[in-house]
Amino acid sequence: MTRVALDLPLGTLIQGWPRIAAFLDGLGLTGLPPDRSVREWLADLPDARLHDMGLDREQLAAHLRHLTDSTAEVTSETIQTVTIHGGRGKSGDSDSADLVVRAGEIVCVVGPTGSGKSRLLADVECLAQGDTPSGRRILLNGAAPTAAQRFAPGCKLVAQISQNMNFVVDLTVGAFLATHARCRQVHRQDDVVERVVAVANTLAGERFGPDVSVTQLSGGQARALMIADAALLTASPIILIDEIENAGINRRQALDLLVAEDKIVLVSTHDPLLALLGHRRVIVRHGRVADVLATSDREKTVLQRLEGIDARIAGLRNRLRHGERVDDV
Ligand SMILES: Nc1ncnc2c1ncn2[C@@H]1O[C@H](COP(=O)(O)OP(=O)(O)OP(=O)(O)O)[C@@H](O)[C@H]1O
Repeated sequence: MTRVALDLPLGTLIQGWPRIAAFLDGLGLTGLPPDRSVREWLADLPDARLHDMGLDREQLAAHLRHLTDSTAEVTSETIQTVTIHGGRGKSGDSDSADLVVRAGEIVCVVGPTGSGKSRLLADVECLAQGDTPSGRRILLNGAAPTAAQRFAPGCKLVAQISQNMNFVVDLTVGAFLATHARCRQVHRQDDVVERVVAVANTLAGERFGPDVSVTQLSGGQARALMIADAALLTASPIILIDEIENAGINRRQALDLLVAEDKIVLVSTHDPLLALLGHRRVIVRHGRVADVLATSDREKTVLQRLEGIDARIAGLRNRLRHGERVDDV
C-alpha cells in the first residue's frame, strides 16, 4: 500500500476505495473509526478479532495492499472518486476536511475573489502530490495517481474548460470536432459531430452550424461547444469548469449533460444559481477549504425561484437585443 493510503483516515479510504469498503464489510469490519489512519487502526486491532477472521495482521495489511495496488491501475473509464487530501491555506491552516467527489456528482467551489478557487481546481488539474502551494494531494479511487496518469499525454484524466478560452486553430466547428473524434478513434464520426453540435445548440442562446469557424464563436457558444464536447467526446472522467457565463447558456442543462455521462464535475463560480445547482459546495477562504455544504431542500426551492428570475432576465435581454423597448419587467 502506498504511504499516502496508509496515512489516510479510514473514512476516506472506505469512501475512496469501494473495493476495500466491500472487503472490510465482508469481514464484518463495520463501524470503523473514520478519523483514525489505517496504520493506527491495524496496530490496535485486537488479536482475538484477527483470529476470528483467520488472518494475522500482516495478511490483512497484505490484502489491503493488494486491493489498493490493483485499483491504482485505473483507466479513465474506472475513476469513481477523486479525493482532495491534506491541503492547507495561505496561512498554513489545514483544510477543514478531505473532500471525496464521486462520479456523477457536481461540486461547486465558492469564495470571495482571491480566496483560492482557481488554486483548488488547478490542484485537481495537475493531480497535485504535495507539490503545489496548497500542499494538497489528489487521489484517484483513493490512491495516488501513477506517473502515467499524471504525465502521459494520452492519458488525460482531467479536462478543464476555462474562462478565457481562445481557439488557436482556425478550423470550422465540424472539422474541429471531426479531428477530435479521429484522435479518440470514435466510430461513425459524422454522427458524433452532428450530435455534439446539436447538443451545443441546445445549451447556447444563439444557434451555430458546423460550418462556422471556431474563432468566430461567441464566448457563450464556445463554452457550449466545449461542454458538449467534454460530455460526449472527451474520455476524461474529471471535468473542471471555471465559471459558466450567465448570458446565453443554459447552465442547468449543461451540468445535467455532464452528470448523465457520469463525469466528476468541479465548477468554480461566483454565480448563485450555478452554486445552488451543485450537489455540494466547497467554501474556500484564505486558500483553505473552510467548509463543505450539501445543497439543502430549502436551497433547492430558492434555486427554483432563482431560475424563474433568471428566465425573466433572459427574456428581457433578448427583447433589448432585438431592439425592442421594455416598459415592464
Ligand atoms: N492554499 C494556498 N496556499 C498558497 N497560496 C494560495 C492558496 N490558495 C490560493 N493561493 C494563492 O492566492 C492567489 C489567489 O488565488 P486564486 O486565483 O485561486 O483565487 P480565486 O478564488 O480563484 O480568485 P477569483 O475569484 O478572483 O478568480 C493566487 O496567487 C494563488 O496562488
